[in-house]
Amino acid sequence: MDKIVVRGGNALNGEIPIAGAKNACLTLMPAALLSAEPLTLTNAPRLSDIRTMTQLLQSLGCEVAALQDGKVLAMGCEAITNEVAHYDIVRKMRASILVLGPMLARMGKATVSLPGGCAIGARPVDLHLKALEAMGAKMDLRDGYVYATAEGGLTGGEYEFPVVSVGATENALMAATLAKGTTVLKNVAREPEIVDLAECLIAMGAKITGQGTSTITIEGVERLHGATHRVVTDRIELGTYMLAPVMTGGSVECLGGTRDLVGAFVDKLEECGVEVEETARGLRVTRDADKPLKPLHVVTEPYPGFPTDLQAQMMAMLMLADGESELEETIFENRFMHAPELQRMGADIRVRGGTAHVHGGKPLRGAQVMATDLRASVSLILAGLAAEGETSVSRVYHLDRGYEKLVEKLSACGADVERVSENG
Ligand SMILES: CC(=O)N[C@H]1[C@@H](OP(=O)(O)OP(=O)(O)OC[C@H]2O[C@@H](n3ccc(=O)[nH]c3=O)[C@H](O)[C@@H]2O)O[C@H](CO)[C@@H](O)[C@@H]1O
Ligand SMILES: C=C(OP(=O)(O)O)C(=O)O
Repeated sequence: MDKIVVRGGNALNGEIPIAGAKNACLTLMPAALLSAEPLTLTNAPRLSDIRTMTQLLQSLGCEVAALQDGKVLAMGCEAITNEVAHYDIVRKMRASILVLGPMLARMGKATVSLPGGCAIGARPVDLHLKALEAMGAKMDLRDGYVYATAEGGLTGGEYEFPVVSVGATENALMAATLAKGTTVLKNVAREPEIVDLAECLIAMGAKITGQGTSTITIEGVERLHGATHRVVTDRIELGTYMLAPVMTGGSVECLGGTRDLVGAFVDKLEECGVEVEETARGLRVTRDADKPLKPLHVVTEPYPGFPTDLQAQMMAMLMLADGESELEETIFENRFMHAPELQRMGADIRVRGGTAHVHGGKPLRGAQVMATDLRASVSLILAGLAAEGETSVSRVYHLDRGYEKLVEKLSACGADVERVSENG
């Protein structure tokens, strides 16, 4: 197994290209199941999660070709030849549940393994099922699988989500495109990935209004056709690399970034004294390493609030702030696993319930640390950039789920970072 070794202390200067969004691509790919005609995605990120979704779609009978070194995904689902999404693939990635809505809409039946919990929390899928039930689907849960049926097809319905769920909104939105009649989804997620999905579905012939607001209305159509769609910029990769020069001092331009993708996050950076400038090509972040960072109070919320997927990275930054910061995690109940690892590097962090208190300003020293989940692992890399000496991060397969060419991108700006085989 590989590990990433970071030797801290170098200021970062330069530019970093930001990839297409993992979390958009993982919902755009299942949309290919909705049509017999091809769906092509450009600006796809090259990540292990995308390869897992590729395998899942292929197991259902789709053709998926990764062109131009993986940046273009050409998908064709003339017929779904297998109605079962098996545990062996689904267990690797929770986003696999996103095939349920499209399969059900296209075939009137689908059997999908329950994805189970994961390190960051229990993550149930009850809302995905309830929204589909509101469109007439029958759900039977047995042997760890969801057996979903909609004899005669789905019918339009109304559903108000009791809590905002990104994945459940996506599943319901995709399913409703082929339902008979009109579906109204209330209290839906407003994430840029939802808007991106809606735009792709519209390009395929779907009739959707309200994406990006709390209510989405979908008028079902008989069939969807082929389309080509560009995957939206990854706002979480963007936020992560925006923090790199903050950790070390320096100035980095994140190419393809826009303020509207990361508004709440940029507000917090500015509040603590970091300079963020919109340029013609992206967002430039500049920090004078001698200027102290102010502590912050951050609460994670659904979009447009501060994203939970940037909470771990923000914690790494707040270790450098002058005083006590508070990070409240309201989305997932177990998303502070990076805290004990960051403590191994000298951080003073106390977690009480859903709140982490970060006492900034303690000297950071390199250490051997372990990645526990995707965003936790990148927070350790960010901390390593600021720490004295060498940090080695093991279990980097977590990182490969969400960050393509991480070593290359950071090295190009002057970081001393390499990937080494754990055996040698
Ligand atoms: C592939 C993908 O896009 N993943 C993102 C997606 O995950 P995901 O779509 O799984 O997250 P949700 O928005 O659904 O989860 C939000 C909250 O709702 C709860 N919930 C969700 C569904 C459900 O049926 N029942 C229920 O109770 C969850 O446990 C959680 O507490 O949004 C999360 C929140 O922004 C991000 O951290 C993930 O990176
Ligand atoms: C939690 C994440 O992904 P997933 O929902 O696929 O686990 C993430 O992208 O940070």
